[in-house]
Amino acid sequence: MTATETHHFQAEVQQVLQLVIHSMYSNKDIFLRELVSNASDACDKLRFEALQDPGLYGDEPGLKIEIHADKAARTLSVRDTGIGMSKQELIENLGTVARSGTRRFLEAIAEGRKADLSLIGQFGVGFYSAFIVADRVTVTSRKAGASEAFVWESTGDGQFTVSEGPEDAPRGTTVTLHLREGEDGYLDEWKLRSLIRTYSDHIGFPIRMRKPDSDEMETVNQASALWMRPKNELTDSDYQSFYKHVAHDFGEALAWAHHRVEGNQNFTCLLYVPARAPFDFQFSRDERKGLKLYIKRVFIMDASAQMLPAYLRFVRGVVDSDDLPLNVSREILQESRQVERIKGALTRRVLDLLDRLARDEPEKYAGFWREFGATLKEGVAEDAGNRERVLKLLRFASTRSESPGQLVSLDEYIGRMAAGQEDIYYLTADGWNAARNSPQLEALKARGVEVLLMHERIDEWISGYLHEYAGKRLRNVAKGELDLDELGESADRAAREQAAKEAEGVVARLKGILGDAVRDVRVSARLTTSPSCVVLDEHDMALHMQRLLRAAGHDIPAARPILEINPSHALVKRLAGESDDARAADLGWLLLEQAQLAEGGALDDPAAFIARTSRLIAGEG
Ligand SMILES: Nc1ncnc2c1ncn2[C@@H]1O[C@H](COP(=O)(O)OP(=O)(O)OP(=O)(O)O)[C@@H](O)[C@H]1O
Repeated sequence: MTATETHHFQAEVQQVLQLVIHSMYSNKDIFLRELVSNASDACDKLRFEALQDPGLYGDEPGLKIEIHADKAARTLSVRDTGIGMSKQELIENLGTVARSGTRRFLEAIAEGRKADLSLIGQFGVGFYSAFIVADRVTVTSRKAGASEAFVWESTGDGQFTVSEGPEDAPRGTTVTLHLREGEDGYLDEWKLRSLIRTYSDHIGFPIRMRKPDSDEMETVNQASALWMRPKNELTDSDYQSFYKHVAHDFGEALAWAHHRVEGNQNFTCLLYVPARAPFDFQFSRDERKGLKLYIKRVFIMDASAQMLPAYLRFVRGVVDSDDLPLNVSREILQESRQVERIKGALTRRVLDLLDRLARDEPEKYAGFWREFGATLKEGVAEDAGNRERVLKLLRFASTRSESPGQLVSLDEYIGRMAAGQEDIYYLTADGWNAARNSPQLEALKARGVEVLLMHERIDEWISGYLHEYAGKRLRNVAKGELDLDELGESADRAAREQAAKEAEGVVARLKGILGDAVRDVRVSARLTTSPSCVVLDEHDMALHMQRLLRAAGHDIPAARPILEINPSHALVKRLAGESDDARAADLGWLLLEQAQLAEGGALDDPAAFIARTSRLIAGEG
């Protein structure tokens, strides 16, 4: 290639550039963190590839990063001796191939949620932050093992050029920023040093700068793997700044655990729980990232999916194994018994950390629960071996509180159970209002029994795995027969049996009216004020879940509900005494339809319901 080639930025990349260039963003310093982070990744990649082919180091064995400010030229450059980029890689990585996070980044910014430019690294488009302070960026790169270097250059206005680089270009990449007017502060060596100490001190490679008033270079960061340093040498702020680096998060970590584990598998881990969920968190169940696997200090790959169960996918950090083979592949990781053991140990460490947080810092734990509670809940289904431990960490809304906030633990619930109460009661429903106003709760409320209200989408699925906690049965109050005898209500039993006997006539009449629309009709122990409710058998799927799955195109056979009635309610009494069959039919269907509505359901035939109600009201008047 002799000529200079011109390429156009891919459309979404161009939008990111527009955003970066035109936003009035005050925290401009982040560009340095992003470029140093890319340089460090490039060194990691070379070290990894050189395991197979040590020749890649050529005559430069050192892996390092250099920062150079040129006051006369008004340029700032970040150079690394890492893996470098070929011509094709320069074109693709820096402009023509949008990364999966590009669109999400644009969406997050457009929605104006708590997103701002500082999150750019989270979305895999960190390089473009260079244009925050530069009006022209030049990238010179020579790939390890290659003889030619190439130069990428752009002013960020829709296109970039690629041309041949100098013959003597060193291995690796130099990113040179031609600073915008007014950005000369970034030529100040003291300012640069202080930024590096703040953001990049823990980078595992030396970051070198010229000594003041001299041509000699010196290392300005710690340049050692932070997780290998003894805990007592590390401050909270060391941990926090390393967190920002591994998690690409501008915010702080909520908590962390740093352990050296010795035994059957020897490894060091540093695990963080973020304070806030990252933006693309809900999308990333299948492309989980955030736990970096090192083997004997060499970065191997992101192994979150192999080393942590899906329900802990919010964890960020590093695991550094002494025992895994350096040539490990993703496929080997998936099948390795050693990895299974490390995964088991990491899972327990995270659960320990959450347990400690819940016990010692309940307010922080409440914050964690708001961000990641719905994710942690999946563990009840996913991790049978740790189910009891995960259950202990769950928090629920309850009939004892006036808000949908999930604050009650199972231990707290057990601690205040009513006298004679043996079981833990809960209800699943589609939303908090449907849950707290459910007729199913009436009898329990009347007896002062607390019921946990599970009102999130995931809860119905989870409830299939809720069997027992601390030796107590967990019971869904909307399913099966509700036996209140255990609540010391056996004195009432005779009265209820008597009521059921008296209601035999009206039950039979209702069965005749409703026919196949219901599985059964019976007298309820659940109701005190409502006339009726629908209940399911112990193993039926909740009605709102059935609706959800049907809406998503699944072929779910309609489960016929059981109708329970309250014989002391005026509506039921009216049905019992109604001599006109047509009006009795209206009343009967109304009892079923009202119960379905109260449960949050939609009616099969709303027009018929309206006609019925109108007839009855008009008949009354
Ligand atoms: N100094 C560098 N050396 C080698 N390759 C680089 C360098 N800087 C960037 N790249 C390449 O360009 C790609 C895009 O960089 P960018 O910072 O936009 O995203 P990223 O680094 O992949 O994302 P993240 O910040 O999430 O790691 C990188 O994945 C890498 O392949």
